[in-house]
Amino acid sequence: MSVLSVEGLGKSFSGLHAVRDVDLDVADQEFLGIIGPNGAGKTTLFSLLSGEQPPTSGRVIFDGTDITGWSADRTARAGLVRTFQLMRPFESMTVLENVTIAALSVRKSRKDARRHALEVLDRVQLSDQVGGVVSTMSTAGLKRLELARALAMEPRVVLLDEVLAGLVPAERAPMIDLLRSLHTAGQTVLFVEHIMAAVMALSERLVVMHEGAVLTSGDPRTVVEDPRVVEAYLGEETA
Ligand SMILES: Nc1ncnc2c1ncn2[C@@H]1O[C@H](COP(=O)(O)OP(=O)(O)OP(=O)(O)O)[C@@H](O)[C@H]1O
Repeated sequence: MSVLSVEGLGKSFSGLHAVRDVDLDVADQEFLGIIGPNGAGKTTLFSLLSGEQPPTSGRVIFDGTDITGWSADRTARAGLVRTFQLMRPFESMTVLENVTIAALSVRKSRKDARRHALEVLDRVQLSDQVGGVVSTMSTAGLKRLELARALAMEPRVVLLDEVLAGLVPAERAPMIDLLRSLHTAGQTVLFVEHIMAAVMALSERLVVMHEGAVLTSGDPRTVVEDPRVVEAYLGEETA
């Protein structure tokens, strides 16, 4: 059964069709990769799903409810939560405070939220940095923190926007392992990623976007060999 359905979703910016007529069904516990060349509309699609931006056309059905036009806060509280490519932690706060604030959306007391935040930080292997101030963290630490803040909200579906970007190759394998553990735990995930090793290691199904539209989707190995996909990427550097 679909936990998330997108019907005819579109977004125009003064005539530019950043996202056009996208249909998508995401199954419960699916790990779905979204790829496409620069400017294909991937981040805009996430913004439409998460309520950061209203669509120009189409509908988003989440867990049986039409959430089209809901604010980002309301969407996140309903269980559809995203991370950002350009991360947005509270710089002057500690790692634990950042995750506790996110956890407060699903826990009534500060004490419960703090306990839940500590559990999530353990899951993302940041337990040794709970008291650290965010402004001094490495990119790899910040990526885990961004993930922790999303997971602390106990999302039914999490949208991960380039969680491997900026990591050096040695840091990628542990992050891929961490994402795989989310999958094993039954978390439904949509992720946008340019690093193809991660895309191929993690995706159960792959959606390719090009010029705002879905070019094709299906089994990852079949999809990446599709001549239309190869052509869409011509002239792009792939990681
Ligand atoms: N707020 C905006 N105003 C005008 N144009 C926008 C806006 N946001 C995105 N666009 C345009 O929409 C198109 C899709 O952009 P988007 O960032 O969604 O692509 P993307 O696939 O995420 O790209 P990348 O892989 O480089 O992050 C691009 O042409 C972009 O310039």
